[in-house]
Amino acid sequence: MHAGDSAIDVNDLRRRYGPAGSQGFDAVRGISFSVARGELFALLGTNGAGKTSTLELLEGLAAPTGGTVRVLGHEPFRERAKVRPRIGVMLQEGGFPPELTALETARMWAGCTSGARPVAESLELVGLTGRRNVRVKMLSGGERRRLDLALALLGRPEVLFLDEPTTGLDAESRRETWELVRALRDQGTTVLLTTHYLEEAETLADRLAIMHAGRIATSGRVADIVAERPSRLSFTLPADVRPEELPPAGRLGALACETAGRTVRLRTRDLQRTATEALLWARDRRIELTGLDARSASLEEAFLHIASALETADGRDPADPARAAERAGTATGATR
Ligand SMILES: Nc1ncnc2c1ncn2[C@@H]1O[C@H](COP(=O)(O)OP(=O)(O)OP(=O)(O)O)[C@@H](O)[C@H]1O
Repeated sequence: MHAGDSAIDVNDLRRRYGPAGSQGFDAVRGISFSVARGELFALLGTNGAGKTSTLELLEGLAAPTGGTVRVLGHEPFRERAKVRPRIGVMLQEGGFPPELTALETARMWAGCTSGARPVAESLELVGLTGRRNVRVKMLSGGERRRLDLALALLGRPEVLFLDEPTTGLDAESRRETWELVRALRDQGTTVLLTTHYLEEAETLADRLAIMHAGRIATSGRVADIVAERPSRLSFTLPADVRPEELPPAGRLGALACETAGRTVRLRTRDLQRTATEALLWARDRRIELTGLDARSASLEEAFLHIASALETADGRDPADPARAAERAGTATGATR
């Protein structure tokens, strides 16, 4: 990628909370990545990984403690006047005046936005036309998220920052938001989003980075990150067949074989071969395999693997129920 092609360039970026000169807390510990113009990039991470802290630096809401960040070729904090009109920002908490209606809120915002698109168009884009005369305090959490997105779109931004854009939305609204974000990307908007929903990143992102404890643990295209993880095949043997009777894992083209009672789990990089070998073995032995489940590696599996490997490296116990619940919330998008 040529330097001129990138909308966002982040190099060894750092952010420390606390008074200058104090020990403070390092929330972002030297991260680097680039986002090309027209690309959709997702920042994923465990809770407290530093996603919002990073996003705020990209949006120019705070100055970095170290390293550099460029958005559309400018430093977002020092050159805010150049960057702000060209970006759209959807924060985690909108903080709108509760007594104004959705329409009044959008009109007020449009008044501060140069070259704003018509307010009605923005509300229509996010499906809030029918709710335009409802006061903000009466909107549901999901509707407020969509109002926030409508405001971020008012200025027809070249770069759109979305901090957990679909948190609190029901499944249908989430899919509608995905379609909208994808359409914006297809029209050339660069999008950087943070999310707790792996499905969201898997569905939308051209590339993504997984953050943990202020660092990027891995980044790349979803397919490449997933390709590093093995696929799985599992089945249950009949009562009269012992797992030891199975051929060795290597003969089934598998990396490893685990058994629990009569249930067999194989990990493999060649799912088709392993499934074929296992089925041929069963056919030759006239054995019926029940609960047959062949599963390609997923982003969720890759994420859980990275999170638990890093926690082990941190000296934290990945089996700790609180940590496991936290990871599961991150991985499956359970409401927080
Ligand atoms: N103003 C602040 N002062 C001190 N520490 C902070 C402050 N804001 C955030 N932190 C800490 O910095 C770390 C990163 O927080 P951040 O909100 O960036 O993470 P995140 O990845 O967005 O998390 P989540 O997914 O839970 O929203 C956390 O440990 C958090 O407690």
